[in-house]
Amino acid sequence: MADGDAAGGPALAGGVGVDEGQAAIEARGLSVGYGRVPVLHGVDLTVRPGEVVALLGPNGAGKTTLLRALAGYLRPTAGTIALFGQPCGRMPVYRRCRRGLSFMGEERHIFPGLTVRQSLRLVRAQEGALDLFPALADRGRHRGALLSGGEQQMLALTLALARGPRLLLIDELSLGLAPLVRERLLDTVRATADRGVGVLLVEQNARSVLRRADRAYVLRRGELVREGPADEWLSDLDGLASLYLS
Ligand SMILES: Nc1ncnc2c1ncn2[C@@H]1O[C@H](COP(=O)(O)OP(=O)(O)OP(=O)(O)O)[C@@H](O)[C@H]1O
Repeated sequence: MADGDAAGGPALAGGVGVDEGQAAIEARGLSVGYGRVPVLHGVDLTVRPGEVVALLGPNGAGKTTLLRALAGYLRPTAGTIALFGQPCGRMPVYRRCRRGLSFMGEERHIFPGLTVRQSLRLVRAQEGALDLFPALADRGRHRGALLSGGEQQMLALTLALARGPRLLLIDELSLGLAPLVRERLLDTVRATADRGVGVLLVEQNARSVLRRADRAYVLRRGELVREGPADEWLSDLDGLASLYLS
């Protein structure tokens, strides 16, 4: 196991050991709904190890629904999902987690009654896990519930990384947080991908996420309407905005 590194924080607990040619997750023709109400229509999406993929789109487009379906919380009505090459459409959430998937939903994934240090012990975080966010290191004896929103999200990301994921699905990492905290969190996400983890990220601030992403998909009314390299999207933010509005 590697030691912690200054740029990206502590090494991943479970090691990565990824076949670079294989997708971390691949959805083909994925359709998902709530009851009889369809939301996603035939979505094709791939995230490879080591890349940050942004999932963009207007409110109600189906971004959260897509992440929850990939994580195993919603069962597709059609299509396939493969996790590191293995079909997982009917695989329960806990087995996807065992295969290296980690999902950070919109709610903060922390232990509100435990202190920061107790939380890290619970997930058997490596020594040095708190080096990732110096602001959090100062709060080691504080209970999760009493942390600021930004500190809670730093803790949630630290806990997620301590489990040694190979694929991270993240919904609204920085919602409501100060710009500086958002930038720090997104830098950590980028550094995590640079160590081999695949990342699929829903984020309202398109410019911030595109600066760290390799590729982006735009979802509108349950359909992926465009996909492309992040730097192309960055140089055409007006075009991106028009996709949101049309
Ligand atoms: N639990 C649910 N039951 C029924 N319909 C739902 C449920 N959750 C979401 N929806 C509907 O599914 C559609 C897509 O919602 P979803 O939250 O996936 O979109 P989103 O792109 O993540 O939106 P936002 O950016 O506002 O978070 C919306 O029409 C929403 O009303």
